[in-house]
Amino acid sequence: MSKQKVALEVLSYHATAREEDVGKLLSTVSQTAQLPEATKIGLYDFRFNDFVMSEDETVQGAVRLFMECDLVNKFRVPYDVLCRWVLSVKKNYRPVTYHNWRHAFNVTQTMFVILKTAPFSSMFSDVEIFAMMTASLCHDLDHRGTNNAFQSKIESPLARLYSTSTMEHHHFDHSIMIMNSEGNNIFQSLTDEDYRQALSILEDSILSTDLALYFKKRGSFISRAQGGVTDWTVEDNKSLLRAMMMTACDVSAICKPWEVQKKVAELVYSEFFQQGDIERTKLHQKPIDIMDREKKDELPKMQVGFIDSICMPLYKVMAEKWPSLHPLYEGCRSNRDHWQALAQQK
Ligand SMILES: CCCOc1ccc(S(=O)(=O)N2CCN(C)CC2)cc1-c1nc(CC)cc(=O)[nH]1
Ligand SMILES: [Zn+2]
Repeated sequence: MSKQKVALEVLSYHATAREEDVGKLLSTVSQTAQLPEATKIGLYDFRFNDFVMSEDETVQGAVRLFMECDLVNKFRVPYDVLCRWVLSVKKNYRPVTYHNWRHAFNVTQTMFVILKTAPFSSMFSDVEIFAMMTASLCHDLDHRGTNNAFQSKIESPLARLYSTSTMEHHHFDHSIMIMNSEGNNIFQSLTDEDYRQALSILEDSILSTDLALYFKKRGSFISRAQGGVTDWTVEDNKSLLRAMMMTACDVSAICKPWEVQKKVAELVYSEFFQQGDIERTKLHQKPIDIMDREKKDELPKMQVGFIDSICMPLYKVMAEKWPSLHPLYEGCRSNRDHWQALAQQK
């Protein structure tokens, strides 16, 4: 077998939901409003906190998000297919410390609030909304808790298959494999044209969560947004906006109430430190600072750096352009104050 074939064999292992779990979910939450009321569990709120939810409740919440977008009716998605697909997606997130199912669920919930907020609700077609919600839930599928640099360091089959945006190409691949599995194709009823467009947006959106691509694109987004571009429905502008929205959702834990942000940051640095430990003990390499548990004291300063270099520039421009996104900017600014205070304490 060719190298590629072997790599694909190795990588194509994925598990889909067990039918008894699908049956349980279907019976717990039939298609009526028995699903947790979206507003009750705060699905319409940028301050949403999943820590208070059980695993089952996060699954019901994810199904609820897709129901609230009326995608089941608009795209004739059989309800059991939606439930099976959500369970299969959850099953294909590994139990790593941060890049796990709950991170994917949180990113999708933030995408949901943005898409439900004016003027976004009228800027995107139903197919785009369907594809962006799907991309959000799938964007980190089968993450191993290690970054792209680590994949190439260990010359993993993934790095041999995809030399750039290694993990992001795998996340997209994995989402297609799940969708092509029996009873898991939520796009099954789309017209050929809609299906082609949905897959193209799914791929671009998942790939755009590679921060390396975000840095490349952010410049033109900011200059267009500040340069007075008004027509964001032009395809070139819209695909740029979709990419920026994916990053805004991917890092949106930085905007959450301080108690939530603090807990998420602990998950982030524990996962980073686990990679650093492997690099030190197995690869005999010194990890970069953010993955070096011996540099734990510098974390608040690093978070301020993360906020200033990655988060604030994006939320600032988006909130200036679309004031309804101001809660994201405000949440991020407030957390910067908390991290700055901790950084000065040392
Ligand atoms: C909380 C532990 C410290 O966390 C960080 C430290 C430094 C930086 S960084 O901006 O300097 N930078 C990012 C790009 N990397 C390639 C190099 C390092 C980011 C984070 C961080 N990342 C995420 C997203 C996973 C979430 C989060 O809360 N914090
Ligand atoms: Zn992510």
